[in-house]
Amino acid sequence: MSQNILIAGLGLIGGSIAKNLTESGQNYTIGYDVKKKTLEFASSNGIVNETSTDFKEAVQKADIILLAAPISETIRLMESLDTITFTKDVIVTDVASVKSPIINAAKRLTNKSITFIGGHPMAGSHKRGIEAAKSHLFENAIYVLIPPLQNDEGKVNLLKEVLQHTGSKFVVLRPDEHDEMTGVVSHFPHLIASSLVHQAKKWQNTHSFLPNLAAGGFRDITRIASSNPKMWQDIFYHNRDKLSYLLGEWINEMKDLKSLIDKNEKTKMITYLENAKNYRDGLPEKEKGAIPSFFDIYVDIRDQPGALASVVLLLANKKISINNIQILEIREGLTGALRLSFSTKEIQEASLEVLHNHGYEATIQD
Ligand SMILES: NC(=O)c1ccc[n+]([C@@H]2O[C@H](COP(=O)([O-])OP(=O)(O)OC[C@H]3O[C@@H](n4cnc5c(N)ncnc54)[C@H](O)[C@@H]3O)[C@@H](O)[C@H]2O)c1
Ligand SMILES: O=C(O)C(=O)C[C@]1(C(=O)O)C=C[C@@H](O)C=C1
Repeated sequence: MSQNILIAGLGLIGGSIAKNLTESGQNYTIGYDVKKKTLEFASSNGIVNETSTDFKEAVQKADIILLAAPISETIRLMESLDTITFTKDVIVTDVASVKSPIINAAKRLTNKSITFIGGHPMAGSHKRGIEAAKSHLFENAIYVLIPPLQNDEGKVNLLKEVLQHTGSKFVVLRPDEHDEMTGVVSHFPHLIASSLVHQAKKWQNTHSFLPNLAAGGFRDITRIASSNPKMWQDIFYHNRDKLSYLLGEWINEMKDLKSLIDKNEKTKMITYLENAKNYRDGLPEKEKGAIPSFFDIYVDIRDQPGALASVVLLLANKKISINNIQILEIREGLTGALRLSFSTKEIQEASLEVLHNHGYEATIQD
């Protein structure tokens, strides 16, 4: 049965879910946001079926309310929902990156019309706002659900049914284990990425040429340092106990590493790097999740005008769409590598064939 879904917070995540659910045509979507411009964008781009500037009025039309605001704002919205007299029962869910504070807020709800189901789609981007929303953002991504306190399988199944068009894979976790795991594979890496950027910025005072040497490796590991600072401060604050513990653990590990470097412990260092490589290589690559996976190919192209355009045009002529392009290293007058990312293995293989047929040196690397 078609549901009325209110999405409160139409940024990257709320906008992406709204876009997906509206495209599916199976349910009716209503968008609410504190920013008028966001609502105008959502309306003029057909991201929702209807927009509202009045939260309390909009919730009365909804069967399902999806809160997609920053964590602190999500808690405030939950508190506001608790004071509303509903004309029917509603499912309320959220997308916040830290779950314990949200489930603690759910425990404080006294409104009998509300069934609260925690949620967290494990995909995203360093971009923010509705302009960056993509309807396929959660395809194959893990979507964590925290069932309601008064376990209600029927309502959890209804929510899964509504969200299934996103292409996510649902898993049920407890809030604490969720926060510990996302602490390790999502929140803590953000701290480290920002700290690496600070280190580079500091050393630029000594070597002004330094940014020019920041090639693929530095850019790969620090991409997420370009994320929304306010959102990440909110995440760090709400998961501060786990992050403080992880930082302590990391500082000790760095001390051990320093000792391996200072004493030139060659064998131990190789083992350390090998263990990391084996674990990283063994991560589930063909799914999005903590580590998004792409189906990449590497193409050698010459540094000459139009070289990049020729590759893109060849693939476009075959109606192949590229998810991401990165120029890894092209030096004047020499060949260099281009990394093209595709969404499936089939498209990756088809692209490889097209490029080989036109004389390009292209490879798939593990
Ligand atoms: N960005 C990611 O990679 C990612 C991934 C998964 C989950 N999340 C979670 O999703 C939530 C939203 O993050 P985002 O990346 O979409 O941020 P965003 O900044 O792109 O969007 C947030 C939106 O919420 C709106 N908003 C703020 N306060 C509001 C309120 N009181 N009522 C209604 N709308 C309000 C803002 O105007 C904005 O449009 C956060 O809780 C975050 O933890 C983020
Ligand atoms: O891909 C990114 O840029 C993200 O930061 C996405 C990411 C992550 O850390 O993997 C960030 C926060 C979320 O709660 C879930 C996903």
